[in-house]
Amino acid sequence: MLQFQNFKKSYGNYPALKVEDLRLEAGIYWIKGVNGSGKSTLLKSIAGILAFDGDILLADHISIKKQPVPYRKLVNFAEAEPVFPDFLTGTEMIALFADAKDAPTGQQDHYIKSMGMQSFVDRPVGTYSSGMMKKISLLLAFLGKPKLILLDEPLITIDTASLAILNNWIREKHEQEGTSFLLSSHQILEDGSLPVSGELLVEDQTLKFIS
Ligand SMILES: Nc1ncnc2c1ncn2[C@@H]1O[C@H](COP(=O)(O)OP(=O)(O)OP(=O)(O)O)[C@@H](O)[C@H]1O
Repeated sequence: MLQFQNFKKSYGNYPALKVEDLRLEAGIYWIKGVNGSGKSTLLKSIAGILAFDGDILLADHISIKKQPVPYRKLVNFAEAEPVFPDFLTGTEMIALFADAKDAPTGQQDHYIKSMGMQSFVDRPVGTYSSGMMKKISLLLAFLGKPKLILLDEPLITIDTASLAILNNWIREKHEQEGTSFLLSSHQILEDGSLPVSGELLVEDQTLKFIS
């Protein structure tokens, strides 16, 4: 599903993360690591937001460097602390993302309804609470038909009921469309509610498959 080839990310002189050669099969993975270990650096690099040396391939042949447009249509990302233009409404953000990701018409309706977002989705995002903002950003990451969804700290700021709904979204997308997930979190859910394939550890400026 995902392959790193001589991946190296530095911030100036600081060598933040290096992954020489690692191949991940399709599945759902938790990414672990202490504060500052490089989890967000890893996810932003895979999402195509940060420049880096080397290459990342999706499905064995779609290179983030050589086929950036098809790659980006197939890899979706929700940031740990999302920031959107204050004046746009949730509905307008959804329309923008749905267009960019070639989402099927009306795909968002299921997500809006199941997470109870009808009451605020038409308001400008500048008026949202942090939990509302998180829910919109999670919804945006599910639009289209991605092969891979990256969720950076998806559990922060959402309430317990929404957490169970997010688990359902992940399970559905994985089972029905074969979408893989990389989830970073400090509060790993060990309750068996997700069919997790493995855990990855970011440590000593590298990424290791641990189970
Ligand atoms: N824009 C930047 N410029 C310089 N250094 C950075 C930048 N972004 C991150 N770093 C450094 O890279 C390292 C990894 O940071 P990163 O944000 O990826 O860690 P993290 O594992 O996501 O941390 P946390 O769990 O605290 O969110 C840290 O040492 C951090 O200081």
